[in-house]
Amino acid sequence: MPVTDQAFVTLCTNDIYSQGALVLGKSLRNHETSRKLVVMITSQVSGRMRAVLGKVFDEVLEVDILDSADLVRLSLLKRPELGVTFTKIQCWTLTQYTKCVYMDADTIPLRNIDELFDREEFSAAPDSGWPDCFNSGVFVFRPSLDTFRRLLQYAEDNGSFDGGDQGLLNSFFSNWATADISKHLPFIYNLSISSVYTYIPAFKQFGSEAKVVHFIGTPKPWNCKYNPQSKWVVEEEALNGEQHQLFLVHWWETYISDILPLLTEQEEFDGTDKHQFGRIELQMKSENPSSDCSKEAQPDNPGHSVSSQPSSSSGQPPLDDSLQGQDLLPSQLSPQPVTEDSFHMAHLSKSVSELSIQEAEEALKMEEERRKWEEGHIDYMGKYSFDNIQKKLDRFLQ
Ligand SMILES: O=c1ccn([C@@H]2O[C@H](COP(=O)(O)OP(=O)(O)O[C@H]3O[C@H](CO)[C@@H](O)[C@H](O)[C@H]3O)[C@@H](O)[C@H]2O)c(=O)[nH]1
Ligand SMILES: [Mn+2]
Repeated sequence: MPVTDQAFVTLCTNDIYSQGALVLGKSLRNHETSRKLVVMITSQVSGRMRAVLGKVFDEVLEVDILDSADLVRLSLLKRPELGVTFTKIQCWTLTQYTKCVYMDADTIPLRNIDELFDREEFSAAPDSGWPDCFNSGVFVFRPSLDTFRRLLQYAEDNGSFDGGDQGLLNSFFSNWATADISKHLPFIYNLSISSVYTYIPAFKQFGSEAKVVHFIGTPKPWNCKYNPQSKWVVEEEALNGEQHQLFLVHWWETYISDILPLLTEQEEFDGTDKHQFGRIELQMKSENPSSDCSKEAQPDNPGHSVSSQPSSSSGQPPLDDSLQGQDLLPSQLSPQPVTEDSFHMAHLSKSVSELSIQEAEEALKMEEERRKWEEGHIDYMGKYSFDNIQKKLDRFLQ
């Protein structure tokens, strides 16, 4: 039975974090939540993205940006961008709901987690960096304008010890660590990806029970490059543990099978760049997987069955023994129609077999421009105006 006065709530202040929110929202739906889904956005989220968010979430609500602007403390975290996470506390204004579960846009549920609504405010899981603090990526709360006002006042008077919402909320709900054990969510409801490395035996023992994975810190899944043929994520930093890979692969597979089609649909509806995402997938399928990245990412434990090879005939992504049988990796690449447009992809100078969201979009923009140029639709008033060409020539001839 749907429960209409309770909701999962997330936040995205730009189109990049929106990709995470979409994967989160769709995953909650895939696991058949009975609760409403709400996403708080700010003014920078584009119209196109708002429309796509509206396909996944019951409510897309614009809120004001609140920024701690505390660069000194945020620099200690090495995350100067996290001041905007103060925006999160506006979730307490959602008084159309009696109880909510807030989840960061960089979390992904692996199964149904509606039982979290049995908990009371303020419930959260320990932070893996300092377990007497909770992590503010997943928490149970009761919307209340009074609490919201008190939080704002607290922020104004005391700031946040880490410059982000987590420091603020930990100081505000300061008895969390000692007062009531029922408000300590088990760690499996907010499994920080970093703990996979810091306590490997515990992960081996309990990891298969994980319910929510949190891609805390950097890089986020959407900043990694994904090779859909080898089903492997290439990371800049050498963080490639096999379990970490499994979760990143799961995020990307959900993105490709459940979110890209929604984005494509929206492009078609807007009448812009038909089939652009479809074309990326086609091209990826016809390319050889990057053997380098598979090699880099070889798991160091031969006892486990994670494969870095191209997917088997069953098309199943690699599964760790301990996670076999869980409803963990359900999605597959959705087949796209072969369109005339797909041939244009061959002209892209950069291989898109390893895909990053930004790169893919940039490559597509260049491709579109080239095509327009070839078709004689040249932007003589803008980019290719005489003035701009003159400036380029001047720079070249300097
Ligand atoms: O530019 C941004 C940055 C963050 N967010 C939202 O805020 C959340 C928190 O930011 P995130 O980058 O996920 O932070 P973490 O790496 O998870 O770092 C920790 O520190 C943050 C600041 O205190 C807390 O918000 C997190 O819950 C905590 O896990 C994101 O998931 C988004 O929902 C945006 O929408 N836009
Ligand atoms: Mn987070």
